[in-house]
Amino acid sequence: DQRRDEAFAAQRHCAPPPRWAARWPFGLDLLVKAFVHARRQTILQFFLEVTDSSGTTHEQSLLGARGINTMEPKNLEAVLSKQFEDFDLGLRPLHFAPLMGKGIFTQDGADWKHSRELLRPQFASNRYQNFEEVKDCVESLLAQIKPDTPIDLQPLFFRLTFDTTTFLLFGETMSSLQSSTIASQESEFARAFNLSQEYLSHRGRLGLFYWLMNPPEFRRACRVTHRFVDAAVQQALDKSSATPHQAHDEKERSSYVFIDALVQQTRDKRFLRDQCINVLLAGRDTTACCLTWTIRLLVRHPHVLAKLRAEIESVIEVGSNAPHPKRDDLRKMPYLAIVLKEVLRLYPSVPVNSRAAIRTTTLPVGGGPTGESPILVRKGEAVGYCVYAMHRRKDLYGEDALVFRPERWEDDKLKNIGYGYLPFNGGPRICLGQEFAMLEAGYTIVRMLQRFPVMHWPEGERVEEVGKEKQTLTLVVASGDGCRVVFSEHGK
Ligand code: HEM
Repeated sequence: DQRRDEAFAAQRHCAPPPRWAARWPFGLDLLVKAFVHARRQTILQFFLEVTDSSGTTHEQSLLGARGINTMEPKNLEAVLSKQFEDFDLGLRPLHFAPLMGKGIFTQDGADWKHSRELLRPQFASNRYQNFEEVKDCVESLLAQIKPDTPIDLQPLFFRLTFDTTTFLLFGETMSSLQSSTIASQESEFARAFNLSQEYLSHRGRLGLFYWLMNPPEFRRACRVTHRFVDAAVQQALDKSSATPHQAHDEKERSSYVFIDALVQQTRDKRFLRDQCINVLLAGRDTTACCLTWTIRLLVRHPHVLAKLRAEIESVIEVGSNAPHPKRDDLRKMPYLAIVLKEVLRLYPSVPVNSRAAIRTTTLPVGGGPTGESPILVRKGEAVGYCVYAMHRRKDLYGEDALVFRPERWEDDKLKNIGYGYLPFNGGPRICLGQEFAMLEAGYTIVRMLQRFPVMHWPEGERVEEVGKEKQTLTLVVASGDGCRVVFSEHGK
């Protein structure tokens, strides 16, 4: 095999990339460092350090497994799009199995295609119900904000996106599905779902040794999450046997509920649970983190906040009686769009990701002394990429790459950034919920700024440089210090 690989590499003029700067055998020093950083809630700072010391494309060798890490747009375009057929999700299905089973996030090949086709109709742009539901959920969130009182928005954002995603899945929010006991059940669910994801990310870092990380606490958290989703699945099954295949009215006929489409295919409870958990994970945490970082950045950058508020005022009104924005109003807010774009540059919700080669192949750049030669990736090797680090590259974004400056997207300078900007991934597995997520996030931010003319951080709040704050990394990056703000109804 080795000789065949060498011939393959020579034929394609491959040259090896630099090795990462590990000092102990098996890369153990870096693994230990990663765990220390994770405990301090600064794991992404560690990834930045590795990129700085080892280069934007380097070879890693962790616990005996060789792989490539790359933060190079050309290479990512190859992995995710041009050479899509050469790669799959690698060990992810095994790492994620106890919580997620088999769903769109953990499948490859024909199974993945099938899941994607089932889900796609949910996001067709004419599905207005999705937007109507977001509106109601945002009003419930606003109702929980007491003026002039510090509030941590991060858990509220998770609740909001939990409700909107369960609406996509089940045609109703989980709160209305389980109205009487929702308060206690949801927090138990949220705790379990968050904890089990933390374990998934630890398992991911252990690579082939993922099975070492399977303590009772993790198994319990998975069970609680499953119980919760199973109850909603059972309700959909009961409903569908009561009214098989028939939509009740016009409104229902024009809507598409994911679970109903699934129930037409199978009544296998395990299959239904897995598919639903996968979408719940995709939709809840990503958008909640985007909202959290948006508000954190806005309160720390008052000039951006003021400019955004001025745009909202010029398109619709602000104030407690202002009309609620329609989709068309949001489309007329270009500054809002680039604020969100810039937030997802600095805090891409899925900051670290990877694929694995299913056959021996090459990546276009990163090898040899100039870094311009192709590099060999052997069958089974992982290609890791940290979008968070790539989005902070000064050679791609300029000297002020670490600064929150939405205006950088205004001129043409970044128009060829291509795979150098990758918050939603690219190629055939590009995020299905992108449009929905931006609508949801945009609407939520506009309603908050309309409703409250003043927003600032509470007294005693830590205000660090962008990127130096505490972060919690599961599959997504959330704020380790929450999102504490104070809203006021009257201007200062
Ligand atoms: C700001 C919000 C969001 C961000 C930044 C985001 C980002 C991403 C990323 C990076 C992936 C690729 C994962 C991978 O292949 O490894 C992805 C996939 C996906 N996203 Fe999103 N997402 C967001 C919101 C949503 C929402 C609201 C939904 C649906 C409710 C959603 C549904 C999906 C699905 C189903 C996939 C899997 C696609 C596939 O593998 O074919 N996303 N998203």
